Amino acid sequence: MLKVLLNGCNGKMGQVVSKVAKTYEDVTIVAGVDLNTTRNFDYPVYSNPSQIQEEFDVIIDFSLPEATLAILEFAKAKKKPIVIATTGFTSEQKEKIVESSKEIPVFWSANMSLGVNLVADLVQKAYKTLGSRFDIEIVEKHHNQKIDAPSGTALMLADAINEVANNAYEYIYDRHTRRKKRAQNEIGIFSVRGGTIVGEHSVIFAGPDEIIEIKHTALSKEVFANGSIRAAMFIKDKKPGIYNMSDLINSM
Ligand SMILES: NC(=O)C1=CN([C@@H]2O[C@H](COP(=O)(O)OP(=O)(O)OC[C@H]3O[C@@H](n4cnc5c(N)ncnc54)[C@H](OP(=O)(O)O)[C@@H]3O)[C@@H](O)[C@H]2O)C=CC1
Ligand SMILES: O=C(O)C1=N[C@H](C(=O)O)C[C@H](O)C1
Repeated sequence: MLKVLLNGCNGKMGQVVSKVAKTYEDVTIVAGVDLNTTRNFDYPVYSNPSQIQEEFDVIIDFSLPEATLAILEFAKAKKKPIVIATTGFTSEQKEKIVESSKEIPVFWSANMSLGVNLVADLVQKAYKTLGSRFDIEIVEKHHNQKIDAPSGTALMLADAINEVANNAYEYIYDRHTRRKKRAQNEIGIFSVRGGTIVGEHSVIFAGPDEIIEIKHTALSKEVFANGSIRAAMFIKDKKPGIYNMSDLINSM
């Protein structure tokens, strides 16, 4: 039985992970951490990791950057693996996560769906084929409760392109403050927020007289919850290091 500690258990994703975990015979959530501990949970919930008494194998984190950093310290102290799904980190926070992976296994992905990982491969292939003759723009759409912008996935896809482009691209967020033509070395990134949109990402390659659009649409939060549970199973017995969806998919 895989024993999970769920950080951010009262959030939108935390609640979906709690529900989805029940469909796995060999997974159980033994405790949660969140600011609000008053709701009725199937497991004990604490406002501070230091209060946790339960034994656990792995942490799943869908919270806020500051809360992730706090649970990361706890994970290191307990020498336990962690699955980080939270987005919106600063560069300094990202460095701390990378540094922590020298001590514990860290599964880190801004998007826990299998499909977005394929999109990352496809945009790299598109860049290699189309090269710099096509302008690249990314549009992401999410629900009206999302705090961070752009989405972690939009940045992940831009980074995937930059990885095969020798970091040639600069990211431009919205264009309303710029009254000039776009430069060739830009990736424009745009965020739409509204209603209950679960998550859409379009990478547009616009060239002379033709456009290629590579798009992923998440239809439910369950897709992310299932991915995070699979990630927890995958990382349980791994050595310290950084792991992502590619590692998980390659192991399947
Ligand atoms: N990688 C992926 O596939 C996905 C990633 N995400 C990311 O996951 C994160 C959470 O998303 P979502 O569930 O929609 O957001 P929510 O705001 O609904 O959930 C975050 C939860 O964390 C709680 N929280 C705040 N501070 C702490 C703390 N110190 N310790 C523990 N919990 C705390 C919040 O409490 P309170 O509301 O009281 O502040 C809230 O209950 C976001 O960064 C989002 O982008 C989301 C979906 C998929
Ligand atoms: O906040 C969300 O909901 C989501 N966040 C992730 C992100 O920022 O990329 C992943 C997914 O798109 C849903």
